[in-house]
This record gives sequence, C-alpha cells and structure tokens, in this order.
Amino acid sequence: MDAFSFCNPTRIEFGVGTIRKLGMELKKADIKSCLMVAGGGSIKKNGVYEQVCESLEKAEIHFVEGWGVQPNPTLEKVIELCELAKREKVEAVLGVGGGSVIDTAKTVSAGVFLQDIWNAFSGKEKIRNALPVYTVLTLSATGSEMNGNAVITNTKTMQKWGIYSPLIYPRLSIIDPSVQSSLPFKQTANGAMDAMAHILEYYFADDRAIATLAIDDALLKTIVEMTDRLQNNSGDLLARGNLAWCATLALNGISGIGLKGGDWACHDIQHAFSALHPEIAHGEGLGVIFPAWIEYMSEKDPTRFLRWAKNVWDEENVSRALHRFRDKLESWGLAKSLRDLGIKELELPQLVKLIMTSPRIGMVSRFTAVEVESLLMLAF
Ligand SMILES: NC(=O)c1ccc[n+]([C@@H]2O[C@H](COP(=O)([O-])OP(=O)(O)OC[C@H]3O[C@@H](n4cnc5c(N)ncnc54)[C@H](O)[C@@H]3O)[C@@H](O)[C@H]2O)c1
Repeated sequence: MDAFSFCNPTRIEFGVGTIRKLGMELKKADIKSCLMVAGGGSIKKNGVYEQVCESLEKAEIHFVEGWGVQPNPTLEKVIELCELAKREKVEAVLGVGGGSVIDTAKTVSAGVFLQDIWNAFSGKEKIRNALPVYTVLTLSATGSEMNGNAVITNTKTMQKWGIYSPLIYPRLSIIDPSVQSSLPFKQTANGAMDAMAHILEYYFADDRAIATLAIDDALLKTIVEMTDRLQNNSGDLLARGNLAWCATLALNGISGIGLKGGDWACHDIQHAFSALHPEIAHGEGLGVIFPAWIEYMSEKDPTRFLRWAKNVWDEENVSRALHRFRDKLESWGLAKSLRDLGIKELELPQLVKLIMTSPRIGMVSRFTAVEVESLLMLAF
C-alpha cells in the first residue's frame, strides 16, 4: 500500500431529530449570521425548512435566504449568492439540500473572497480563504457533506468543472435520514448509483490497498441491498440511514485510501452530459457511462475487474457481473444508454470536444479523444 495522507475535518451529526442542534452549533462557534442556500422548495414540503428556521431562531442566529439552486448548479447562481453574502456581511454559509445546494454553498463560501470564482475552477487562482460552511443534507448521494469538493456548471462555456480545497470542507454536516423519505425512488436510486460510482472510481486503481478494498466491497454490497429495500418501502428508516452513511463514506476519503487518487474518467465524461443537458441527473448519467467503461476496459484487461465480479456480485466472470450490474440499475428504473438519457447521436462530436476540454480524462488509464468517442458509441 502506498504512503498516504488523510484528514477529514467535518463533524457529522447523524440521526433522526438532529437538525435541532444546528443553531446551537453555530452559536458555539461564535457565528452570529449566515446565508442559507436552498433549492427549489422541496425543504418547505418535507418540514426541513421549518426545523432549520426554528433551530436558528432559537439560537438567535440571523439568517438570509438564498433560494433557487437548480440540479446541476450554475455559476450564475453562485455569483448572485456571493453578492448577497457580501451585501449582508454574513459570517457563514449554510447549505440545506442535496449535492447541488451544498456545492453551491461551498463555492459561495470561497467566492466571496475572489474577484472571479471561475478562476479557481480553471486553475488560474487558488482558494486562500473561505467562510465556514455548514450543511443539512436532504439527499444522500454525492458525499459533498463531508468532503472538500464542489462541482459547478459554467453555462457560457458549457463546462461542468470541479474545485477542491481543504478550506471548503463543511465544519458540520447534519444527516437526518428520515427527511429523505420524501424522495421519489428515482432520486434515491440516482444517489445510490452516484455513491457506487465514487467507490468504483477508486476501486480499480490498485489492488494492494487490501483494507480499503475490503471496506469498498462492503459499501458497494450494502448500497445495493439498502436501495433494494427502499424500492420496496421508501419509509424503511434502517435502510435509509445505512444508505446515507454509505454515500457519505463513499466520498469522504475513506473509500480511496491507498488507491492512487482514483481514475475519475467516468465522472469527467458524465459532467459533460449534464453540462449539455442540465436535465440529466448526475447519478443517472453515471449509471450509463460506468458499465460501458467497465465493458470497454475489461476487454483489454479482465483481471483488473475480477475482484469486483467476485466480491460484489458473487460471479467468477466479469461479463456476468457486468450483466448483473446493468440489470440492477435497470430494475431501479435508471437509463440504460445515452439515447435513453435523451442524448442524440449527432451531439456525440460536440460531447467529445467538450469532454476533451478537461485537462485529462482518466488518471489511471488516460483516454484520448478517439477512445472517448469509442466509449460513447458503446454507451449509445
Ligand atoms: N461535491 C461533491 O463531492 C460531488 C460529488 C458528486 C456529485 N456532485 C454534484 O452534485 C450534484 C448532484 O447532487 P444530488 O445528487 O445530491 O442531487 P441534487 O442536489 O441535484 O437534487 C436532486 C433533486 O432532488 C430534490 N431533493 C433533494 N432532497 C430532497 C428530499 N429530501 N425530498 C424530495 N426532493 C429532494 C432536489 O430539490 C432536486 O430537485 C451534481 O451537480 C453533481 O455533479 C458533487
């Protein structure tokens, strides 16, 4: 196992009823005001908004509200919320929602200190300062509640790119799994696929991190099991809680220790799908491209995928495991192909071009434009 450095500074408050702790936690940190970042209003329907307001008011935390973050969040919204945060001189940013809201909150926390936050995405400028970030998670998928990443779409350039900074890890994230019972099953399944993809991006990178891979095997199997249970009963709180914790562990550093930083080709490719078609949910796009990537890569080197076939799917043969994986995603109602996602064949050249604007596609196995095209054809 290679040398590694690991630190995760986010504190998690997990469990039913934990949202009430929010206000006091900000108060303890001597924070008197915050910008609450939110999406389209699902938190008003499931009681999360009331719980957040009640907790902040009780602790006498002044808060301003920044609504309207859409799935696949945009730079325009980040800029608008940075202006609001600066005008109101808030001391912290609170994201209440799923990954889109939390990524926006993190980007705003750094954006208030930069002339042009997109420079941090394009690598022209470093994040040197950020307001403290707090989150109340309403959808388990991205792991954003416990990592230093954020992904934002620049609608002018059509680029959906990410940042990483140790400064934007949330100080505290509250995960109350009961608030996720209001999710349609499709969103739950998209989230499960996203969490599996985070693990798989690391999983095939190196076979010497045996302890990490054993954790990853267990996480992958548990995600499938819990999602199946939730398909039968969306109110299954035990499954909801375990799926939530798996998704957090899938991208908080633990699942990738000793795995060379992972590959991430599928994520970069999927980001281009959602940049071109904002209606494509991140997890669903990954559910199309990841099986295709495994098929493409395993034709060259099947041995690399044997552990996954055996330990996760109980199959000796990679193509049978891949079949089981695809069947499972289909049974959850996810798209099977780029065509199912609504992508047209004539858009493929534009997609390849967009994908290749990333500095690299794949870390462990670098993809050329021709290989990306072949992969997209396989996924079509
Ligand atoms: N920062 C990271 O580490 C990271 C990792 C992976 C993906 N991402 C990014 O995160 C975004 C996706 O986030 P996501 O998958 O969490 O989805 P999301 O935040 O886009 O939310 C999807 C939908 O679910 C709704 N929703 C959320 N919680 C709900 C609830 N409890 N009940 C009913 N509806 C609810 C939202 O309103 C929204 O319409 C993408 O932009 C993706 O690129 C970030």
